[in-house]
Amino acid sequence: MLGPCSPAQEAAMTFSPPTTAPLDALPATPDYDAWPIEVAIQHVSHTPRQVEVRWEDGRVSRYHSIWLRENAADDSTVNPATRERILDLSRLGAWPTVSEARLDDAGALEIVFAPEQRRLRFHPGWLRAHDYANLDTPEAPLVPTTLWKGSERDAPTTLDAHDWLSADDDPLAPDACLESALEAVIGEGLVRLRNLPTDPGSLDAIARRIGPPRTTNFGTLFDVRAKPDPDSNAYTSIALPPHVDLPTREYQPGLQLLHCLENDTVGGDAVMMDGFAVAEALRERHPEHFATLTRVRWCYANTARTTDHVWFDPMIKLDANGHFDEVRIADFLRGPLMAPFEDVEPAYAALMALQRLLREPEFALRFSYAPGDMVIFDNRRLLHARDAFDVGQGGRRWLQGCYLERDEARSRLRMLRRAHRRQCVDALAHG
Ligand SMILES: C[N+](C)(C)CCCC[C@H](N)C(=O)O
Ligand SMILES: O=C(O)CCC(=O)C(=O)O
Repeated sequence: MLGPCSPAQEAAMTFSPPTTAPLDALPATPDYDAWPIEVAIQHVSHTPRQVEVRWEDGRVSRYHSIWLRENAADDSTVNPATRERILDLSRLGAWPTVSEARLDDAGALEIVFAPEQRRLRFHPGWLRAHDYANLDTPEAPLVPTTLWKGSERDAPTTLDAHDWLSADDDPLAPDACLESALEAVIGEGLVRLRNLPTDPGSLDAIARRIGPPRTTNFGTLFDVRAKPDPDSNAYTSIALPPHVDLPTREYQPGLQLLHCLENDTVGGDAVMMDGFAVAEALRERHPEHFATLTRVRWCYANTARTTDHVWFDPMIKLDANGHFDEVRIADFLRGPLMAPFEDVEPAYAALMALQRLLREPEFALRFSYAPGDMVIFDNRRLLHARDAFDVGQGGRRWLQGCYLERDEARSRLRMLRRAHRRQCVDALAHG
């Protein structure tokens, strides 16, 4: 019945709810989320600048007074209509300290803050979920990144999406297919959906199940098919080498959707690879080349007849925690390298080491598109390529594509998880 709850939530439901107070006796939370009370507070103690909460399972959490004051959910801290903060800490007059802290009858943490002498209450489920003193990893990822090699799998993670467009559009309605799709896109960088409609333009509604598409000079939806007077190699029938799209922009699109409407040509297989796995192999085999590609800024340029996009960035980018953030690989969109003189030879040596890796068959995953198939992939992580195809025999190949941002996928997945938490809260409330 409530499969989506965590084991602790399941346990909380199977056994007695940790608080018997009615749900509406609990304080608000500073967000729109629902926080099941998996474990109740057993004991509270404090010093002026810290509150210690002991939970019934023995865990001890500590919170700073200033952190608690800023994260209160009352009307002086948060605008109840928007749930955005209105408190300016620097206007409190002094560092907020705790003059009283106790466990109240509803099972919530109640604190009196000086110098305001303001009494504020904290929801135990919210507090437990924001237990920063006991973090394993700061900013735990929504879905852990799994690197993969094409040689280790037969196909992309594939889902039957015949219901995709008939699903409930209430953002709090559960949607198992959408959830699995987003988890695959965020964790593996790629998912394939099958059995979607093949109506031209249906991609717009398909994409909006996740979020609004990002429009570029190629339009909101673009047609990938051989056409006269192409403004992109994608719009011919020639092979395309592994690449990301729009590395010529300061901010490369996070996700790309390619939706197959027609395909009865010979050739034209999709070839995809995990750019993070390739970068990891470069780091292991040639650390000096890896270091060079994370440092030297290449030029990416698309000087078309009516647009002129140019951007300089390293080919491999790590985030503040040293994890892969993006790759920027598209040989046909590189402009002239404009680097310090002494960087030029090391940069090209590193580039060629990467190019050799890209040709190694172990990374590539090859598959063909059937009408009604769609791939969603992380365009700042995966490299996509395609074989040449033959349009000479009257065959047709027509994909429609669009871009979305990674933010949309993450927000949508958080909403689906919020829906699960709300179900758990409701189940607890109704026994
Ligand atoms: C044509 N399509 C939209 C599929 C891809 C565009 C590829 C890259 C583009 N010329 C650039 O400016 O980076
Ligand atoms: O035709 C394909 O399979 C891929 C097209 C492509 O690489 C692109 O649109 O960027």
